[in-house]
Amino acid sequence: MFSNKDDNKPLYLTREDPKHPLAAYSKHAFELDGFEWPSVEHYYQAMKFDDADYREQIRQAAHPAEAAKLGKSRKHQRRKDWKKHSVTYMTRGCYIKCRAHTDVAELLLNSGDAEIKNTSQYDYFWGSGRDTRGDNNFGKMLMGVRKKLREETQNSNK
Ligand SMILES: Nc1nc(O)c(N)c(N[C@@H]2O[C@H](COP(=O)(O)O)[C@@H](O)[C@H]2O)n1
Repeated sequence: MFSNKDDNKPLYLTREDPKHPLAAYSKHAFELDGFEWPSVEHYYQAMKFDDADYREQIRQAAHPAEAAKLGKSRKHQRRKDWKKHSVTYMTRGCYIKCRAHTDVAELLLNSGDAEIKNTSQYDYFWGSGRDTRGDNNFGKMLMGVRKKLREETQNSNK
């Protein structure tokens, strides 16, 4: 359904699509930094905060969208250096999810060298924005994870 094997057309997705295995909202649990995270979105949003209780509240959110809502809270102090590290945390979450779920890693690897585009219309940072001129950092991050997974696969076959 999601595969575009042998087809170098761009792979389109949104970070917020819970049905797409490569989206941050997909419910593929993984363990990282000593906790089990229900989705990449849960991990990413929790890492914005130093307050361990609030991080735990986000981790236990019933849905990735709820985790995202909690992550936008102005009542809780966000880490001051967050913007400097946000892409790193998103990358870590997606990479570890792929390591924990071989079917998700396979889907990513099977996209070959196709460009990956996050088509979120209102997000010019993670997505391509309404006019496709956005930074597409979510798509770029997935392409980086794909490169790393491919190198690891090649090294393990040597
Ligand atoms: N400029 C910029 N730098 C970052 O490091 C960011 N994470 C963002 N995010 C933008 O703000 C919206 C909500 O933030 P997160 O989803 O929590 O990143 C998001 O939609 C981006 O547009 N911006």
